Amino acid sequence: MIELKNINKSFGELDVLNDISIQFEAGKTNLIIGQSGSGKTVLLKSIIGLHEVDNGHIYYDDRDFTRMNFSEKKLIRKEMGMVFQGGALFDSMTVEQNVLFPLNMFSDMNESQKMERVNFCLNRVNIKDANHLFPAEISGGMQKRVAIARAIALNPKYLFCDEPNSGLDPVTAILIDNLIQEITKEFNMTTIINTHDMNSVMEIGEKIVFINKGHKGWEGTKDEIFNTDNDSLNDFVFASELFKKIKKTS
Ligand SMILES: Nc1ncnc2c1ncn2[C@@H]1O[C@H](COP(=O)(O)OP(=O)(O)OP(=O)(O)O)[C@@H](O)[C@H]1O
Repeated sequence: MIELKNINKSFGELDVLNDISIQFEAGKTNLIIGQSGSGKTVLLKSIIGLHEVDNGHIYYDDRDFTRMNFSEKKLIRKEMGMVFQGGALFDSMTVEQNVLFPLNMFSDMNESQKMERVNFCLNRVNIKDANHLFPAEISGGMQKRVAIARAIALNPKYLFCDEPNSGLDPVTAILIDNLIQEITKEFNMTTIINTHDMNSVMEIGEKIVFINKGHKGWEGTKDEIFNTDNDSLNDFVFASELFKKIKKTS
């Protein structure tokens, strides 16, 4: 579980996150939704320590991340996997080298153990016979799969995904969403996903947090999202084409 207590973050005069408290649950796909500019990316970067929060606490299974020194934070980072927007694979490395990278950096496995792990992870995301291809030689959906394989290489307890299906066609996007949900359950990870995509909310949103202008606007499940009387959330949800159609037919 990851717990945020009263997080604030500003850049100069701009207050981006205001008094945010959330519990993200283990074994679940926790989704952060909200309009562009609402603060989702700053929130995700704060949780993983790329931004230092001004005040408040971030707990990783009762370990207070905000109070840790550099080397303690480094240990927790080994327990984190990340899938960045656009996949963010290293273009000059092959598929295999991309997945090998975190193992070379952070594990003390020998060469054959590392290769075994690389192949296990690639196999888990259904990538076959592509070890020696470069990212430019594979499809966008495959690139996301490789990014997920790289993210789980170190067997993380926590998985962070920033818009993991951006730029994908709707069918591939659903496959990637489902893959993230499956591995979340399989490895009992606490997964946090930033998304604009209401399809993702309906497909894999077990816990949903709505960020509205830097505040926690709402939290609940995908079933509750239909019946909320929160005006800002309704404006956000029913601006999506999918939900406009659902509303019309209900
Ligand atoms: N490093 C930074 N320095 C100053 N302001 C920043 C910085 N990073 C983000 N901001 C500001 O914080 C606000 C929230 O940005 P953020 O990127 O978190 O939004 P978002 O909800 O992720 O949007 P999107 O969905 O478009 O990615 C914006 O006003 C943005 O300009």
